[in-house]
Amino acid sequence: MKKRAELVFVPAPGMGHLVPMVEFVKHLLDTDERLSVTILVIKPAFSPAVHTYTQALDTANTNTRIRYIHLPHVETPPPEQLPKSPEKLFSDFLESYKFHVESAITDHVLSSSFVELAGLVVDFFCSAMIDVANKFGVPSYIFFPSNAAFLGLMLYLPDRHTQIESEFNKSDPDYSIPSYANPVPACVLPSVLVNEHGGYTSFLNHARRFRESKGIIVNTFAELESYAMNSFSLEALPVYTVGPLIDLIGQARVQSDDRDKIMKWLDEQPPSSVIFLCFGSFGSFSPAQLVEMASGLEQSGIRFLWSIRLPPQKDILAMPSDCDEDDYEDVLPDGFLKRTKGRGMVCGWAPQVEVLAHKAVGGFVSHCGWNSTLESLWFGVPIVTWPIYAEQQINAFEIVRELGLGVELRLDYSGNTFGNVGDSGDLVTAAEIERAVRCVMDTENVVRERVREMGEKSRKALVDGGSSFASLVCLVEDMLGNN
Ligand SMILES: O=c1ccn([C@@H]2O[C@H](COP(=O)(O)OP(=O)(O)O[C@H]3O[C@H](CO)[C@@H](O)[C@H](O)[C@H]3O)[C@@H](O)[C@H]2O)c(=O)[nH]1
Repeated sequence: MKKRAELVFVPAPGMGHLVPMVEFVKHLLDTDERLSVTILVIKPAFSPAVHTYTQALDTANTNTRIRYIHLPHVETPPPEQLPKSPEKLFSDFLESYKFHVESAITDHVLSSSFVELAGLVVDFFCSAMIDVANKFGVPSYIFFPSNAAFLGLMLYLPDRHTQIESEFNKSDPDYSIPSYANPVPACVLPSVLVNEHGGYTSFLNHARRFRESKGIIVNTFAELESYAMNSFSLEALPVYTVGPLIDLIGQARVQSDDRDKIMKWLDEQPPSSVIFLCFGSFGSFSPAQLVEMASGLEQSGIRFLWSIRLPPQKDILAMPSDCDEDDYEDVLPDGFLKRTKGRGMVCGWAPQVEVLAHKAVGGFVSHCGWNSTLESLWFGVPIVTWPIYAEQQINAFEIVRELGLGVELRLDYSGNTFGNVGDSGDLVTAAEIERAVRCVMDTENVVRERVREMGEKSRKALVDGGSSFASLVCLVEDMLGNN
């Protein structure tokens, strides 16, 4: 019997990384039945939602060609020994799993007489796992869950570093970066590239390692980011566009107590009348900012669904937490919930994909995480940009200035760490929020039509004859050694 080609996936344990990777696995297996996949699950040090998601995936898995292996837990150093940069912390944490990844492959894949190890696919934060692939003499591929333009910035880092051996500077004039059509203001660069607490060097090292891989798999589609994709034309490394990778049903498995209440409330609202506010895995705001948001929403008179999460304590490993009813009363202006009763709803973790799919939702105030961006495009819901952390500022810049697919609230708003927002003193005022919300909900707004058209293109990209479908076929050929 001919052995199956087995790919081992190493995801990063964050919803924004894991969900698109699992979705990619499903597309990959649908493309070629000679493939099978083992996903090595790293228990997150930070995110309970990820833990629930992976447990649920595992129990609900009916595909005999996907197998989940949960790796043993690795202790993180005590808080006082942790690096200051969250990105370096995350990269170091993942690198500490190298030994377990190697053992899992030896014990579960190489020991099988039915499969042959064909390669490793690793999240970009796990670039250190390329060493494991090299040890076994198989190719590695980088999985990049963000966009092609940001990938271009990553690939530009090593080239730039040979000329300017230091991090970027926020007071510099605009930068010319090959994957962006317009000059990029320094204020929208990811803070990891600006503040050297080990984060810049860690990203530089990831980017250097990308070129040791056999190709980069990016969660986008050619029609959306044609400029960025063209900027790779001289790049020796193949870049495969396989998106949008959206989990249209699975995320419902992440139980949210509020889910039924939210969906019932949306069912009662008129079409395209509700603005949805949600800020990803780590997005949270200071009490002062929440007051401005509440006032802006109240003054706008527009119906709203608002996912609120409280800032974590000053601990780099802490996550923002969901609120209970009393917490909302404590953090929102006096009487706000009473005055907006019926036309507004607040909740904790939201079933975002289901919400964006609902006909009552007409706009989305988002932190511009790339998955949220692709989900909103898919359902034709225009975004108001409120970036907070990671690469979200440069995503907001791309959405508004490069692609014309969003309404600008802020491009350069920034939280200090993951979700520890508000200390910087940068407050978005109620008036700004009211203006942006009214603007995006205006049915005459040209952005709405552009988003709808791009949403249609996103769906076409994935089906037979579409750009991402074709790219995936090329990738599979490469993985099976037919190129
Ligand atoms: O209340 C919530 C909040 C989030 N989500 C889902 O969680 C995912 C969030 O992903 P994303 O929008 O990409 O944000 P992050 O979780 O913050 O993702 C990280 O990873 C992304 C991909 O690399 C980056 O673009 C982000 O900046 C980075 O913070 C999406 O699928 C959402 O639908 C929910 O379902 N409910």
